[in-house]
Amino acid sequence: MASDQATEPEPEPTEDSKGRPFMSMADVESHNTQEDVWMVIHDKVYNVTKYLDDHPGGEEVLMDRAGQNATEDFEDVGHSRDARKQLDKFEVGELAPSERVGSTSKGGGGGSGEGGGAMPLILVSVLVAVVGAAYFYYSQETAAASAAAA
Ligand code: HEM
Repeated sequence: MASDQATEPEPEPTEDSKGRPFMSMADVESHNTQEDVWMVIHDKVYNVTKYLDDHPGGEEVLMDRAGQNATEDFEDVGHSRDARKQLDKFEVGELAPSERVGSTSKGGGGGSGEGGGAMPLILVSVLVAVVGAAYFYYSQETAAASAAAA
């Protein structure tokens, strides 16, 4: 009659936020033919079969990622907001939490945040070089002048 209810483990969720059973990468991988194409983008599963003909980037790039995780490719292209909105139409499910690969970061396109910071550094270097050269010539001339005066 001891109360041991405190140790009861949380049940693993088996459904996504829309009540659909979670999917695995194995589920996605089996849909990799021209007649049946699924892919994963940001841990959601999309059936893009009907979009092959309409995709502005062409059918080939989609087929290249058929049955796979296409998150990186999707982000690398820098798809527009409109393109992202279209994704919803093709969503068929979500990957189970254990199947996710941590690719949920939004925004993508990382890597080139710098660029603006380098310019002042170049200007300072040029300035130092010019002042150094001017000092060098000045000291040469004064040395020559004092030698001539002697
Ligand atoms: C269901 C998923 C996808 C949707 C809804 C979608 C939608 C679009 C749309 C609307 C465009 C026109 C440009 C824009 O609005 O950004 C586009 C262009 C493009 N997409 Fe996708 N796309 C998807 C997946 C992919 C994937 C997985 C790849 C790469 C493997 C890809 C590669 C491209 C390329 C190369 C272009 C052409 C970019 C250009 O010419 O400037 N797309 N896509």
